[in-house]
Amino acid sequence: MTSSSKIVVVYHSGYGHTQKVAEAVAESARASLLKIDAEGNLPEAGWEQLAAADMIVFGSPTYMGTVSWQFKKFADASSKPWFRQAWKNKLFAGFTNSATMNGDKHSTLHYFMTLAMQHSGLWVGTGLMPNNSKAATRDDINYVGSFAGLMTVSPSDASPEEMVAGDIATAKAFGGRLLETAAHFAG
Ligand SMILES: Cc1cc2nc3c(=O)[nH]c(=O)nc-3n(C[C@H](O)[C@H](O)[C@H](O)COP(=O)(O)O)c2cc1C
Repeated sequence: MTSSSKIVVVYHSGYGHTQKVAEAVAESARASLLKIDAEGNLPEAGWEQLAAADMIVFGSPTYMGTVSWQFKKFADASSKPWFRQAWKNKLFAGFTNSATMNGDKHSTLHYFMTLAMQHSGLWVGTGLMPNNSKAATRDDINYVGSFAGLMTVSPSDASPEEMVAGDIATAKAFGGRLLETAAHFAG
């Protein structure tokens, strides 16, 4: 990545699990973290940070088969830059965490993709092959097996500290993919 490329991870997390994923993605993508708060608002200067980004990465837990209401409030508020198509041709990507292995996570990723398309952005998937052999384990990279965006799973009774190591490693691999993609388009 050129030093001028800016990646911003904008995410909501109700109970801290998605936050762990956001931190792992941001670490390897060398991205800034922008947290949507419990009221669905960004911190001061958040919108300016997004305006200056080369890549915007969306993150939300999957609640009732889609993004949290706080993330949706942020998405609706993004109608302001949408009117001016201010995010046109930025790169976009996304991730979601939920309790069930499937849990309708793809609906959440699909919502992120739709939002990115409304902003006339360019979507970046995981670029990670799934680990789906008989020998594969939960600790393998992309065991959950998503191309559209990062999917991670935390059992309903697991604390954020108990995130599966393979999922955190997958989040880091995904972040690396985002860093490389940003460099490719910057370069
Ligand atoms: C209101 C609500 C709805 C949920 N809906 C789903 C769902 O549709 N699918 C699923 O697999 N898990 C669902 N879950 C479980 C969460 O996705 C899971 O606990 C996740 O780790 C929460 O992430 P967070 O700690 O970042 O908020 C739901 C949890 C809540 C509180």
